Amino acid sequence: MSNRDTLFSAPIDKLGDWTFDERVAEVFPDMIQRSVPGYSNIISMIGMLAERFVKPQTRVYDLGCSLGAATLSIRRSVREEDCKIIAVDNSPAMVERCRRHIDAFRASTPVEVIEADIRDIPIENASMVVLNFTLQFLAPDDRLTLLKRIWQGLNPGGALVLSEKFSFENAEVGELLFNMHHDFKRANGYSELEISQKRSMLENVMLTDSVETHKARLRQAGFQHSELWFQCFNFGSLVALKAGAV
Ligand SMILES: C[S@@+](CC[C@H](N)C(=O)[O-])C[C@H]1O[C@@H](n2cnc3c(N)ncnc32)[C@H](O)[C@@H]1O
Ligand SMILES: O=C(O)C(=O)C[C@]1(C(=O)O)C=C[C@@H](O)C=C1
Repeated sequence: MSNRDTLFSAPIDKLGDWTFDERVAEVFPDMIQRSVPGYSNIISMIGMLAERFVKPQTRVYDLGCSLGAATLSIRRSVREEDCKIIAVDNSPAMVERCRRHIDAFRASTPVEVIEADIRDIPIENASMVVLNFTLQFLAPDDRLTLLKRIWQGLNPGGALVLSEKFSFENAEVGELLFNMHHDFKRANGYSELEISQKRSMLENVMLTDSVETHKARLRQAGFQHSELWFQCFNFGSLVALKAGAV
């Protein structure tokens, strides 16, 4: 059982910007499960996508891997020979725990956990790349450059899975889904204070895009086809395909 997230239950004097530090890493499984509607479905279905997309002698990248939930789901599903999963995160607290999680189970597909900025690592010979709630934490100006590098590093027929919290172009729909997300958090035991303190901390560091913006950016990066394969309220996941060899 993971520790319960009570980080923001008491009033905090000076709310700084959000970071993925030791305290967040300690409660992260509980936090993300109670904060992101559909999270566990997305994690298990990333495994199903891996079954379809991962090819022998290729690499899979899990960018912004946190504690390695997506990596573990992929590793459970991959049956192909000579594959390698590369899991990357720039939070030392996450990486340290991720390595422990990965090493706790034996499996035939090797995993390399790298502490680095995902903007700096080479991406090559990839059959699948996962950005599971990570792109939203990059400065908006850096997002297209990363997606272009992912497209270049993917083999033809490969896939990018991009999960994000969304904003909406229509204000009324946006407000409804935002409120539904708050209802979800309240139903999961978060108080108004916890919800509002976390929201202020995330305000400057997590800038969300609409599905339309994501699709347009993916097209600009080279992905001819992308589609939402999952959505719950203002959270969801897109799959973007690199056209196969003719
Ligand atoms: C919401 S969490 C991702 C959750 C995780 N993918 C999962 O499926 O459980 C975002 C992660 O991205 C990492 N991150 C944010 N910006 C990054 C960057 N520029 N380079 C590497 N990791 C980054 C954070 O440290 C954090 O662990
Ligand atoms: O928007 C929120 O309230 C969130 O908690 C979202 C979110 C995310 O999407 O990554 C933010 C930080 C934590 O990593 C867990 C969830």
